[in-house]
Amino acid sequence: MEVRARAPGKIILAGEHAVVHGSAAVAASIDLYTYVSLRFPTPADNDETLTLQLKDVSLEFSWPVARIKEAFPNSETQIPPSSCSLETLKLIASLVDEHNIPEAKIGLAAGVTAFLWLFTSIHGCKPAKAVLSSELPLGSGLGSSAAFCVALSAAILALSDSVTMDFSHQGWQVFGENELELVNKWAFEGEKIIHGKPSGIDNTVSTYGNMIKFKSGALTRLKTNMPLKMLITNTKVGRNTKALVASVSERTLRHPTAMASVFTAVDSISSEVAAIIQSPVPDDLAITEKEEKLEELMEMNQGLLQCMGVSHASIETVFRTTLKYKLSSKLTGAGGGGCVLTLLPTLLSGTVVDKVIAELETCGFQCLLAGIGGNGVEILFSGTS
Ligand SMILES: Nc1ncnc2c1ncn2[C@@H]1O[C@H](COP(=O)(O)OP(=O)(O)OP(=O)(O)O)[C@@H](O)[C@H]1O
Ligand SMILES: C[C@@](O)(CCO)CC(=O)[O-]
Ligand SMILES: [Mg+2]
Repeated sequence: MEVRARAPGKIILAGEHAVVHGSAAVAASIDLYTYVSLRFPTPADNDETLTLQLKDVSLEFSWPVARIKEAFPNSETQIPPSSCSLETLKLIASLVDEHNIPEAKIGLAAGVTAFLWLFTSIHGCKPAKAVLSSELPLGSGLGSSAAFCVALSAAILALSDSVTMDFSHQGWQVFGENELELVNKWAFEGEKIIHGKPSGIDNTVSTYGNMIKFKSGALTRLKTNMPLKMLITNTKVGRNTKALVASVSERTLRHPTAMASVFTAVDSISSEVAAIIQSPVPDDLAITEKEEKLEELMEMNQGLLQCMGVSHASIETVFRTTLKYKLSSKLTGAGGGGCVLTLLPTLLSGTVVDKVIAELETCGFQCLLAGIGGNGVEILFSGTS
């Protein structure tokens, strides 16, 4: 039996980092996906290994099931989802270390560790092969780690006794509410291994899709009929979400009162963004007014992200370049490089869009226009298409 899962990446319209400290944030899924296919070998395959193939980085990790049992003999399936203890994390890390990941790609170790934790927690020590590939740039603020964890959790759960699935369904299918909740909880445990202290917004928007407001672990689904077009510029400056989240926490420890005010301001910005997006749009004039308000809020949010210390020279370059065309931008995701969002108003001419993209690309950046607010995680059983 083989299952495929796909989970979308995301953009954060307002509230990254502050959301880790209890403020509201607003996020939307984008139509770029991480795909996982998972299958158990048949007896004829005579395969006793657990394998993870990471196509984007051309690496494959494989362990004899007996080696996994030897490494953590007390492992047992964990239903409902639970956190990976420090002791187990060390045992899994020793299995990952056996693969001598090149130093330049060491960031991948956390993802491989998350895979081993998710798989063995749900299925125990069983042979299987997972193949993973993504349309998302890795470590760029578009939620690649969350899409990785959500797609893996969905595929692993779909072949488990924890969920009831319709194996005969043709094409991509969505989970029921209870199954989505389970996928999201497991994905959050995976994100914890990769990020250290995630708020849960990235795995939640990748699981449920569309547009969400997220505050202190609670999800509100946003209903909108406002057309929202964003240019996504990848500065291609590499960064690591775990380190950036930790740096904001350290700044908060040094300046608790000032940072509390910053987080409160971001909370108000996110609430206003959510309200604007949800209010009805009777005509073009109303759309233009709403877009102008969103642009101002994006600029304010970017200023506060600068206060948190997570902007970057490359992000400032995108900000200034787009401002020349009277367009507003803010970083999205953890910052420190990665991707920047620019609101493209409905009445903006295609010529201006082409010009701004051309100028950003001469700076060495990469621009993309992704669809916003599509479905969350979906699965497909083999034999259907
Ligand atoms: N397709 C993939 N193949 C292998 N590892 C992946 C893949 N996608 C994500 N990862 C894992 O996620 C890590 C990147 O996560 P990180 O949180 O730093 O960035 P991001 O999720 O893209 O950005 P943000 O958290 O700001 O949205 C990688 O180092 C790797 O461990
Ligand atoms: C920086 C952050 O706020 C968003 C990363 O996409 C981290 C998190 O919420 O887990
Ligand atoms: Mg991430």
